[in-house]
Formats: sequence, C-alpha cells, structure tokens
Amino acid sequence: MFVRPKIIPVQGVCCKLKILPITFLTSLRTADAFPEGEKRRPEMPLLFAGYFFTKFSPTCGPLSSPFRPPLEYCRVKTQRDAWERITLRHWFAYVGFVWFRSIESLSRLVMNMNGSDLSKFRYDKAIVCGIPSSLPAAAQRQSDCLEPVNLSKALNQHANYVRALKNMGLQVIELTADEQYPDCVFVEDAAVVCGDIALVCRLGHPTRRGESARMKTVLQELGLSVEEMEHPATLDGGDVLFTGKEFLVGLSERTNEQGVHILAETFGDYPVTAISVSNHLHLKSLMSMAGPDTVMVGGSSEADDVWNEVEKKSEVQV
Ligand SMILES: CN(C)C(=N)NCCC[C@H](N)C(=O)O
Repeated sequence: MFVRPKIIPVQGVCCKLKILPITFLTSLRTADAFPEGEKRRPEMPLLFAGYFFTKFSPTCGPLSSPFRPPLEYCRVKTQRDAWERITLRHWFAYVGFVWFRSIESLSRLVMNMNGSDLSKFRYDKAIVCGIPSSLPAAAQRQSDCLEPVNLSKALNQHANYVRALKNMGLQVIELTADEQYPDCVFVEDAAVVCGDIALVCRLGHPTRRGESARMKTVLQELGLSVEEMEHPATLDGGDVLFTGKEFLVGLSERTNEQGVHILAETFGDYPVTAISVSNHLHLKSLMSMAGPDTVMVGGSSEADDVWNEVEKKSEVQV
C-alpha cells in the first residue's frame, strides 16, 4: 500500500518528464518505512515533488511550499528501512550516471535537492578508548537487575568495532583503557565535535567527570578549537543528536539546561533544541541518525513520546 502522489501541474516540459517516475518511486519507499497501522504521510511524495519543481523549473517555486511536510526528517524503525531509504539515493545516483555520465554531479544535485549536505557526516578520524577491567564491577548501570557485563565478550566486540572503523579508512586514535574510570570506553560522552570545534563536556555523573581531561588534550593535539564546559553545566555526548541541520539535545538526568545553553553558544551556526528524556539514560538511547535526514527511532512508547516532541520542536520545519 502506498499513497498515490498528487501531481501538481507544472510549467516546463523538461521538468514534467523527469518528475513522474521519481515521484512514484519515492511514494512507494516512504510508505514502506511506516509499518501497517502507523500514520501515513501522504505529504512525503509531495515534498520530493516540491523539491524537483523548485530545482528544475524556475517558474514553479511558489507551488512547492504549501506541500512541504512539517518535519524534514524521515523516521525509520529498522536498519532495513533505513537501508531502503538510502538505496533510493543510490538509485538517483545510478540514473544520474546514465543521464549525466557523472555520478558526482548528480549525487551533488540530489544532496542539494534534499537539503542534506553529506559532507557534515564525512569523517576521517575516530577516537576510541579501550575497555578497563574495572567496567563489569564498577561502571554505572541504569538498574541493578541488568545482566552482568561479560568482559571477554565486550573486549571481542570492541576489537571488531575498531577493526570496522579502520576498514572504513578512518584514522583511529586509540586511547588506552583507564582503570580509574570504569565507563571510559563510552568516549562519545566526553566531548561533542562538529566541524573544527570541540566542546569538552562536564559529564553528568560525578564518577565520570575525570574522563574529560584526557579527551581535552587529545582534541587539542588534533588541532581543533577546544571549548570547555564549566560548573554548573552538565552534558553527556550521548544526549546530543546532530542531524546535519540542527542539534537535538536530551534534557536528562545527565544533561541540564545550562549544558544545552553552552552547547548552543559553542555551535552558534546551528539551531539547538532541547528534548525531555526520562526513564532512559540519554536521547541517543532512544534514537540515532541512520543516514542523511533519516532518524532511527526505537519501538518503545518512551521512544514514541520523545519522537513526538522532536516533531513538535525541531527547528527544521517549514
Ligand atoms: C548513547 N550511549 C550509549 C552513550 N553515549 N553512553 C552510555 C554510557 C553508559 C555508562 N555506563 C554511563 O552510565 O555513563
């Protein structure tokens, strides 16, 4: 089942020819991403149509605006949905190869068309930290009844993770495990990096605050412009979801309003929106980016509530 796109009359022959098959395919894929019973978004095909209209025909710009959806991100529930949505872009790129004899030029066009600048997600370095043997006994847990951490399994998973990062061509900066800090493996909490700016966090849990000092030195050595958060602000990187267009920041047990405020000051080029998170550790325990403009959201009712708040508050709305 999918929602049949409404084709808006448009001036310009070349525009009409290119738009039809692409709009059709888009509507099919969009409907796939929303399981039976979930609210359909008939406006999505129109969004794509709208972009084609504005990009291909100078005469039809104003037509596109009333049909834009309230939020530019697409919510997916599984990796398969995310993959399908992203393959759609590859399909565009393939068509581009045939039409333009240059994948580069069309993929650039597709990115502009969707307003997503993929360069914001193109990384060349990754920082990781080893797992200390103190983790199973002393790391913070959300509940005492959780299954104990299996250290050898964790070490094995971590080694695979580092290998995967290296295979992607990233330069991997490997920090040694610090036994003083049982949670030090979760490096993403200690700093937020965007472009050439790094914000060293004051972590929300007092047992983790000391992790920031080493991270600060590493980021400075990488030549980034480093800012540091001070008392009373707290923020864990796990609460920070960068979509490429804005920051969504969980207000949680670990991240307070002052922390959100400092993040907004530090990364002034982007809108920053606070989202309430309760019953879960971080915003990114509930959702994460799965591709350009594609957010993977958990299936729990808490994840639904938090996503609803994102829909209401996100700055990337028209
Ligand atoms: C989104 N995630 C998973 C994170 N960014 N960090 C998890 C930190 C877990 C650690 N035991 C703690 O309680 O701090």
